[in-house]
Amino acid sequence: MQGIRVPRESPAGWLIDAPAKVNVCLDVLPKRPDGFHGIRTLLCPVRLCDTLVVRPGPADTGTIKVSVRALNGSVNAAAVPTDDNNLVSRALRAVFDQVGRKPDCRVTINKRIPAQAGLGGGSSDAAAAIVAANHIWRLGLTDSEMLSVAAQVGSDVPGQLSGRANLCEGRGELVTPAAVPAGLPCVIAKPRAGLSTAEVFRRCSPSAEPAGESATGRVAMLLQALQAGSWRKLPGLVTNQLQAAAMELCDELRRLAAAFSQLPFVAHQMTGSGSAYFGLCRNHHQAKQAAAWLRARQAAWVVATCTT
Ligand SMILES: C[C@](O)(CO)[C@H](O)COP(=O)(O)OP(=O)(O)OC[C@H]1O[C@@H](n2ccc(N)nc2=O)[C@H](O)[C@@H]1O
Ligand SMILES: Nc1ncnc2c1ncn2[C@@H]1O[C@H](COP(=O)(O)OP(=O)(O)OP(=O)(O)O)[C@@H](O)[C@H]1O
Repeated sequence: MQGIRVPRESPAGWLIDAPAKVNVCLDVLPKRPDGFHGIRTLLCPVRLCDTLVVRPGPADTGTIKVSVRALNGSVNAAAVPTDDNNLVSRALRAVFDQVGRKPDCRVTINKRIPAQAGLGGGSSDAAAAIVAANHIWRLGLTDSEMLSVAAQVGSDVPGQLSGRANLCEGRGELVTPAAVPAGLPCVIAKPRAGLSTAEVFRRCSPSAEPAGESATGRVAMLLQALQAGSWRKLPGLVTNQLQAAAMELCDELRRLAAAFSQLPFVAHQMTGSGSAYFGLCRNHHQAKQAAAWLRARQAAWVVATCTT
């Protein structure tokens, strides 16, 4: 898989970064017979990341122990499960099941990405765990086998496997690499309140399937505008069809969007199912200034970062 990253060895164990993502565009299509909505989204990793430390045990006992450390004030470590509900545990079980082996490991998740934010933190941890396990235990899974394990764990996991930008379709599992330039500065802010992905999808009114060609054309235009730095074209192309539903559920998000509107972002919107909101900037100086302005006025967690 192009761009797949490998874990690095350290005295503490194997280290692998799990980047947060922003959805630079997100179309929601009607609900499918399996209960999931079709989506079409440009999923783009940013520098903000969790870091997993994976320590293999001596035997194949079937043990997975997960612990979580909060590395900033946006993360409530106590709210992240450490049992089999952690997406890292689920991913490791799925990956070892796939090859008929039993795991034996401890994983510490050093967390910088807030949960219930639409930043894909849990899914990215899961994606990183799949990549790390395949490398550390030499499981020999192919890219497409890893993608299929990822799809069993969650809709956002396949798109985060490569650590690169991807166009994700279907329920999220149909992944095509997308050439979003690295280093695009952005500011991400998260209100104190988080949002449940299932609840936001429930409230959303999906568009009837937009004509395939025009929808694909819009993603192509968005990519072209990002690559060429045609900032004026971006506002009509950077869209999120979950945003209206999320705003109905979260007053703080509406206030945050209003604050972003007062700043010279080239485009801004909610990421994923929220509640985090992001703005793209022309340069890092502008991103730092905007982040400082937002921090001073909003009861929100704010970070200046960039695409990777
Ligand atoms: C909004 C996005 O973040 C965009 O990247 C993703 O679509 C969400 O992906 P995710 O958090 O991995 O979502 P999952 O854990 O698979 O699903 C949580 C819940 O969201 C709803 N859901 C999710 C994905 C999807 N394509 N359609 C849905 O309707 C379903 O009710 C599902 O039970
Ligand atoms: N490794 C993990 N990190 C964070 N949350 C996890 C993890 N494993 C399970 N969870 C649970 O999943 C919930 C959603 O977490 P996540 O960080 O994926 O939020 P999200 O921003 O809504 O993600 P997405 O963009 O995929 O919708 C959390 O509230 C938590 O209970």
